[in-house]
Amino acid sequence: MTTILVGIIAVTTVAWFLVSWRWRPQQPRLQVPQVDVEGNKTPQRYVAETGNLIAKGYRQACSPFLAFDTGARFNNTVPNLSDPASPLVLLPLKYIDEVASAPEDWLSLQEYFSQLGLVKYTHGPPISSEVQRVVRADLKPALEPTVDVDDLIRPLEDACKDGFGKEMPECQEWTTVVPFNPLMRVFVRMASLMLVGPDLRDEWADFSFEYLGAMTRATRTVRASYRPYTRWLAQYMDPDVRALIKARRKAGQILGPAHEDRLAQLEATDGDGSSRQRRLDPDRHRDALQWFTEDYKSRGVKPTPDQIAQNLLNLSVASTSQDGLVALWSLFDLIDHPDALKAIRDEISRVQSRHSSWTRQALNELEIMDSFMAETIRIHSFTQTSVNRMVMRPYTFKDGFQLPVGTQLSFPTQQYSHDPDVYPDPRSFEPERYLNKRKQPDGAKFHFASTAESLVWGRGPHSCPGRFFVQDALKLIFVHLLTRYDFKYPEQGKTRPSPDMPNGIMSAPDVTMSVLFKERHV
Ligand code: HEM
Repeated sequence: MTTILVGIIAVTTVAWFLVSWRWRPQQPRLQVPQVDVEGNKTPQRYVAETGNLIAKGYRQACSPFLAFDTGARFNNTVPNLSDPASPLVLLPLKYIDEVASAPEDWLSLQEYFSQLGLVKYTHGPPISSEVQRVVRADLKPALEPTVDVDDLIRPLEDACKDGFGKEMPECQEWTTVVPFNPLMRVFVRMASLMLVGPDLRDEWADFSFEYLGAMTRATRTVRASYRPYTRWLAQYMDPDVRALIKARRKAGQILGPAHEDRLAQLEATDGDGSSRQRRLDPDRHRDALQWFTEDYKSRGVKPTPDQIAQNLLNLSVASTSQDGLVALWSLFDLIDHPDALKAIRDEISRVQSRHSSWTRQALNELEIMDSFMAETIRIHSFTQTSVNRMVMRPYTFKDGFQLPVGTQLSFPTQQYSHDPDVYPDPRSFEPERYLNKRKQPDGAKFHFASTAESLVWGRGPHSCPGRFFVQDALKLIFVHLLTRYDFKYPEQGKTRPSPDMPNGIMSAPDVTMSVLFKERHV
């Protein structure tokens, strides 16, 4: 019996070896220069020095270069902590249009982000095909600047005011506030309106804070405490991952009844159910919960509350994680540039005097503010890389350059934003840089949410569908902040926030820094 068992195991092993090694289709080998690193090559180096290492490669090579290598091979360079099984190759801009338009099953954004967030192990929300379909069919068209979105702007302004009422302390006298929390939480309340509508707005926003905390903890624990081959165990035994799974169930309980109501309404009123007819319906809910409900119905699929929840959670995470940071960076930059702050306040008064309320048109007229925000994200730019993809099938570019399966590829956002050939005097913060660019013949492409030049929002069909929302929401937040408060750094101790803090490919301002606020009486 034992002999038969050993025989079966031996035959299976040999067969597996042959299939997976000998008969695997020939893959191109990764042949790119790598960033040479002196000193230690530890994961800690990845966390602290990603930017410096990418900068070195950017200076050395005008061609693709290997920035971080797999755990198995990293003899000469630093391991790719975001996915130790994949090397990360940085590409020059000449490849960007090809990458941006490549199909998902060749160069996958979904797979890149699933691996980055370890969603297979944490059960966090992936960017699913439903999410990609709905953001393209409904979210993007609903927010695009050419569309009259005033029925979204007014409730957004209410959510902003309510949010500040709930999240900011009274500031009759100079009051110390750590502004990151109120800014992030106001943003989340505004995003929740767009995601689930006014009735669920506050419940979903409160839940989103909880969920984001649970997701951050679960991802951190799995990455730090489990080896790649034991990570599948975390869903059964790790308290942080169990907590995330529980939170996901709670999301389904919050959204399930509203989804059923929406479905019943659709069934009662949908007529031929065409998207044109739906768009013209004045009573249609204009939020992502509605768009997902319609998407499933049009495909004849009855989703579980959990499916609805995962899709909404994905959008919540996408819209929560970075918005507070950009608001905080802008606030610090405003304090650092008092002349620009005054110019923006004057601009707000001028635009307000022309409009009876804030509309998309009125927000578009805030051009100095728009230029200031664009300069903030150029200088700080959130992440070192953008247009990130995982190679799913051996990929050959038009010029013959090849990337094998399992390679991660990205473009160096931060280096590009600080390249003197693209932006003269790139390290200096020039509030009117984009305002001046807008005076050029092709000026229309230099606004905050434009993808024509900046890499911050990605490129092509996958470029961030939420960027027009971020643009409107930030403007409403700063209209409120600048008209309602004066603010300055605390008089003693710190006067400026510390430099941006690197954390792998991401970076963040000092979120613990406090600022003094005082209500204005003008
Ligand atoms: C400051 C805030 C934000 C930044 C910096 C940001 C940045 C990005 C970037 C760089 C991409 C990848 C683009 C590419 O690879 O070409 C992306 C994709 C995406 N973003 Fe955003 N985003 C932000 C806010 C939002 C918001 C508010 C939402 C939700 C409403 C959102 C939803 C998404 C989704 C769903 C995708 C995937 C699109 C697809 O796969 O087709 N993002 N974002």
